[in-house]
Amino acid sequence: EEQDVITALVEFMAKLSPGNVQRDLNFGWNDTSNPCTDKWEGITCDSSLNFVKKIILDEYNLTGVLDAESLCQTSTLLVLSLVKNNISGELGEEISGCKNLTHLYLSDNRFSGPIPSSVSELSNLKRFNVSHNNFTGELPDMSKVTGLLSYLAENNQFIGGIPQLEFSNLVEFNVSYNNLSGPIPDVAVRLGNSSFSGNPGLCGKPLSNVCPIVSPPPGKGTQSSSSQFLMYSGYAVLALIVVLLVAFTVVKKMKSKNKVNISPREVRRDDSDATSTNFRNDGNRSEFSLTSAETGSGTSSLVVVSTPMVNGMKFDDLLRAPAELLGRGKHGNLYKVMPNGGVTLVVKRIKDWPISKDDFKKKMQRVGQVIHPKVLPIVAYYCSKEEKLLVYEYQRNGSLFRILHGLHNGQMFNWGSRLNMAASISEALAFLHEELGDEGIPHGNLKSSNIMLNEDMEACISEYGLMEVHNQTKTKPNNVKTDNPDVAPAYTFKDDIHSFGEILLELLTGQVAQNRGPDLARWIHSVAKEEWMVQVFDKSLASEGASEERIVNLLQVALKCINALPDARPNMNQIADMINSIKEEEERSISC
Ligand SMILES: Nc1ncnc2c1ncn2[C@@H]1O[C@H](COP(=O)(O)OP(=O)(O)OP(=O)(O)O)[C@@H](O)[C@H]1O
Repeated sequence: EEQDVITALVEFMAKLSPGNVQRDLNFGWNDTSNPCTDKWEGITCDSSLNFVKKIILDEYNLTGVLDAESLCQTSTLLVLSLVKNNISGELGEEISGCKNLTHLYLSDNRFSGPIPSSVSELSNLKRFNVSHNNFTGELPDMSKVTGLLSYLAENNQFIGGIPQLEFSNLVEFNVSYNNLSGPIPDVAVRLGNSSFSGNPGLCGKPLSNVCPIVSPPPGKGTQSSSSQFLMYSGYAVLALIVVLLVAFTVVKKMKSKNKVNISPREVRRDDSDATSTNFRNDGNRSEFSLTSAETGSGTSSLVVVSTPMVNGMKFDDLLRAPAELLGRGKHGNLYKVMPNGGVTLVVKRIKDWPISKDDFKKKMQRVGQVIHPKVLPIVAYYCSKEEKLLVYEYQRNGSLFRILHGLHNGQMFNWGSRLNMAASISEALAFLHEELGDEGIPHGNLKSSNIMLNEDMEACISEYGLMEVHNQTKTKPNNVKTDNPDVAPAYTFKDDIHSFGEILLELLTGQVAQNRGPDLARWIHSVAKEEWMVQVFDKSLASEGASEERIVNLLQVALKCINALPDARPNMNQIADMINSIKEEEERSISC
């Protein structure tokens, strides 16, 4: 079998280099030698010299065609780079046989014809560069290649529209100077003008030519009046349908807006015995009661945990205030509530939490005692049979997710801020895990959208204590299963550490880690193994000249956190220490 691979590789080179151009003796690429042990030119093998990993033949004056069928007999191939040669002809559909390919560089050649759709089967591909060739046809749809980082196809003769891609994950994208047409997808706007220029048919941001508003095709002079009548009545019916649809949507929105206003009536439905509203202030802890205080039966109240923020505010003020839906999260909807003249709040309306009123109250009291500058405190909570509300102060600087992914006024997020952010979160988590002793409960839903930025742009962990946990201790193994099938798996401290590792990766790479944690980690591992580490990191870090050594040190911490074996992950105190020493080194280097 090994000999078959060698024969196929020799065949591949024969087609690339027709006429048997004389190469020097060390060139290899012949039937009588071995690509790994005899070190064929341009070939890199694994460390035990068992199989071929890379073929890099840039600027070798290759003039033939690419025989993908022969090449892909080497199924172990990760990297193919044939940049700056004179290779012509088409890229064969057999390229999909190179299943493990992570890097495909064919730029600066004379390739022609369409790119075969089979390239979309190269599911491990990270970098795809076919720029500066004569490729025609449509751009390949790589939407299923989820780990793709580069998509470079500029200076060809591609036609058609921009394909669907995971634009938020792409580090490089360029399709300029082709014959593309149609609108640029909204998600691609952040990529900038130079990614799209030189395509007269493309329109929409970031280009300056606005997309034309699609209008009905003009009637032809030869059309009979009856067909014109049919056409116009068709438009009229269409317009009527549109009007009806709009009216329907508006009515629906108004209905749901009513729901957004967390109306007192709605809440009181659960409390038929509610007859009065009182505000009792008891030092630090105040209670807003919706119950019949006189009868004292069936208490159900909004408990204000931290008074200064909502001092003097009536529960009714909160309930009647205009509200705006911020998101529909895993635990329920989140509303921004703006009480008249008061501080802006957010209210989380928790759905389907099978917890008794008493247990909820106990839990919130426990969470209310967790006071740390980097943990967003609960301002108040409310609990009735069907309704559980949590109130926080609105954070106008948004979340770490927003700032990392450029949704925060395009503000840049430099290395120093990222390192500080990592240190702050680790410090707060160490407090939650270690300092609270037996009171400590895991967060259970750590992610960048739950890290808020306070007034001073410092990290603040939100939604602590919301996740359901089942009487666990710090030593329990990961994802403890309970005998009760209705009970969700418990979250452990080690799960929090894994999630923190994903946040570190998100800080380092600028890639959305959420929902693709294991994939992202696998990707980092594979690139780290390839010793192409620098390519992993958010390119804005490289451009600001951040220290590669400290970036790599932080990556090492992240990799420890995402270790597949929960017990092998360090604890939060150890992690906070590691990050603090990286931070100290950074500070020392700045002061030197
Ligand atoms: N206190 C706050 N102030 C301002 N924005 C907030 C606050 N809390 C959350 N947000 C933002 O509101 C949006 C919606 O939050 P929500 O909690 O519904 O979504 P989520 O974090 O994706 O879901 P979940 O936490 O339930 O899994 C997110 O962008 C989040 O960052």
